[in-house]
Amino acid sequence: MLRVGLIGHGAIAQYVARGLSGLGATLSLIIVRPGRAVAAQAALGDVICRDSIGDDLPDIMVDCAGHAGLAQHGPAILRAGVPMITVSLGALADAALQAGLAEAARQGKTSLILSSGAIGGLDALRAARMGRLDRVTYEGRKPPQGWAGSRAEKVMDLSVPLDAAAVHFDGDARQAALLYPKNANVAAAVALAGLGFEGTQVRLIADPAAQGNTHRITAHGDFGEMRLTITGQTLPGNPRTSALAAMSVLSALADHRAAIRF
Ligand SMILES: NC(=O)C1=CN([C@@H]2O[C@H](COP(=O)(O)OP(=O)(O)OC[C@H]3O[C@@H](n4cnc5c(N)ncnc54)[C@H](OP(=O)(O)O)[C@@H]3O)[C@@H](O)[C@H]2O)C=CC1
Ligand SMILES: O=C([O-])CC(=O)C(=O)O
Repeated sequence: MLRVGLIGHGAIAQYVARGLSGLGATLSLIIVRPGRAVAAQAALGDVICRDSIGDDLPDIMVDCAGHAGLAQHGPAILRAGVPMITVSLGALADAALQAGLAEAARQGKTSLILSSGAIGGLDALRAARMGRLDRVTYEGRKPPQGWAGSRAEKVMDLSVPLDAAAVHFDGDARQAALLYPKNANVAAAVALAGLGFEGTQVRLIADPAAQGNTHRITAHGDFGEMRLTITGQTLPGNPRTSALAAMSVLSALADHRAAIRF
């Protein structure tokens, strides 16, 4: 039985926790914020809750906590030799954090596994860059409430109904990932799979007509041309987050010990 630990217990973590038994896996640990372990333990029952990795190591950890959770716990987990899946790909736009995580994984002889999250087509981009890849763009479109609490609020008033779709960010993937830690992990995934953080152009849009979170990738290169659109339904626990992001974690866990895998 695969023993899985989670960082965070929000919308993605809860979906993942519910799906573990279907994979023949079990939840052995939840890492919560410092000072919250006792309250979380009382709320979550028989799962061990701690504010650090501790000594009783799970077989694999999943970061479902966002950039701060990955930065805070990732290095120690990897140094301890525990492989870790992360959904917080945008955190890698911080070059020092990326280097620190890579060094910790080398020391622990393990890997940080990047979940595909709310997007697909990353396999095609990774293959396409083996030839000449000229241009990659990513557009993220969500209903206005999907941008609540984000940097979009500095650019527009989300409490006033919008008449039309409005672009609140136009720039490269590094800026997007750093400015929108809860909303631009897909931009980072596209960058990491394709032309890198500076080479990937990003537009983020609040759209009152949006029926879900729509992610669009376009790419051109020696391979030909790619246009990919996913309109994702959000998780009940968080209107920002696509359900596919949580499903991608379960998929990565299902593959973890598979004899035949993508
Ligand atoms: N790759 C992708 O496609 C996607 C990635 N994401 C990323 O996933 C993250 C989580 O998404 P979601 O589950 O919807 O978010 P939620 O806000 O529902 O849950 C976040 C959880 O992480 C916990 N947490 C935050 N910081 C820490 C920390 N330093 N240590 C321990 N726990 C911490 C929170 O605890 P508390 O309740 O105490 O605050 C909460 O339980 C997002 O912030 C985003 O960065 C999201 C969507 C798609
Ligand atoms: O869940 C989504 O639709 C995408 C998202 O928030 C992110 O890229 O961080």
